[in-house]
Amino acid sequence: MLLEMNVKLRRGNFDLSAQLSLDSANTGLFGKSGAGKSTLLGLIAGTLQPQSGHISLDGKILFDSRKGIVMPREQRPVGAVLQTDSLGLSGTVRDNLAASYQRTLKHRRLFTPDYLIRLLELDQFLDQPIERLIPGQLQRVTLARSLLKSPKLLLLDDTFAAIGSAYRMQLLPILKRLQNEFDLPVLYASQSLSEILEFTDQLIVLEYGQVSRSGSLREVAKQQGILRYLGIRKIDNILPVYILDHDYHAGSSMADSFGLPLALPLRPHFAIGSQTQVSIRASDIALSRHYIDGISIQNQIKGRICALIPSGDSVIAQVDCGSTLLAEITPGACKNMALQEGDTVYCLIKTHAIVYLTELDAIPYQRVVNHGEGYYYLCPAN
Ligand SMILES: Nc1ncnc2c1ncn2[C@@H]1O[C@H](COP(=O)(O)OP(=O)(O)OP(=O)(O)O)[C@@H](O)[C@H]1O
Repeated sequence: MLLEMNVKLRRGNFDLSAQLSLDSANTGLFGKSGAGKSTLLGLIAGTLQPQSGHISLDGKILFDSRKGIVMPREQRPVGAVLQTDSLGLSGTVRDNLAASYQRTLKHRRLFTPDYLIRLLELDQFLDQPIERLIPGQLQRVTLARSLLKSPKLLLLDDTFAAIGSAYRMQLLPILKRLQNEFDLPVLYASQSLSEILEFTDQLIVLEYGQVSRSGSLREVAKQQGILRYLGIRKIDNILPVYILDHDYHAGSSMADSFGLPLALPLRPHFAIGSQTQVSIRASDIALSRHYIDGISIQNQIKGRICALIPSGDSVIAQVDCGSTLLAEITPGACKNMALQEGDTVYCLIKTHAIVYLTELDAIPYQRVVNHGEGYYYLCPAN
């Protein structure tokens, strides 16, 4: 393991009690605001000291309360771009970069100052005193200094948010390359799963100062109750559809999915005959025993109930309509309608409850992820 830590720290009313191991893969540290992400990174970087426990990195002890070892921050083989970091630096940006470069052993140097100056566009303020930089500039300089140190682990605390989205596109590819080409993994703390998933699907989930789960997104997502915390919603029905027509007066595009006729939101840019995919949440499908006249719902799809599956405080009705649709209803509705397996029902779906997957993908922070066992999407608020 690259990093092993098991520490306790009380900060005001907040208790952090974290045990975790990191191998040399890029990892996302996910948690809601106040979960303790910055605190945890500060403990690894050495800006904070635990009350008890131990931290070791690449076989070196950074902290051990029993042995009385506290490695000073400057000596830790850690690069860190933290949110609240009064670096206490003086001199110009240029001086600071040069000093970081000089301090790194020649054979360990991964980057040159010139390369990072170009990459992070530091040339505009190279000769400015560091204390006059605005926060976004300071973060870029801190990142450059951290990389010049050629650390064993790079800690980033919500750096995309702090550094500004303009640098996101430059930074993402380099963050991805650090691990593969330079053997330098990144531990990236964020409240945004979308941001983390931009460059890794390995997660450590922090809740109330404790590591609640860790592993790949796929492993983590299997655990009860975690999807909501992560801001992921399951997309219950994914259907391939063929576009048949665009009805401008009705405001819908007509489509076919395995023989099911569907009215979708109007999207004339899809060519007639083209194929795309739509998603329908199971909770957006209502069931009726009869075809209903005089209702605004445009999709009434006839089918047969193949299974009624109790699921928490819901019942999932699996309806065979040619293809299978999953509808989520309450146990009360199921009882009132006296639904039985084998019954004929109509699945009622509003046109605007049908979402084109291509559009989910196109909206930033609202992406579809496929775990192999189903499709999920990241909630926009995430
Ligand atoms: N300087 C401090 N003094 C006392 N308590 C603090 C201090 N900084 C943070 N805390 C406490 O530690 C808790 C965790 O804070 P921390 O900044 O580590 O959370 P976070 O997950 O990084 O949140 P965010 O995503 O909002 O940055 C906070 O809720 C707060 O109660």
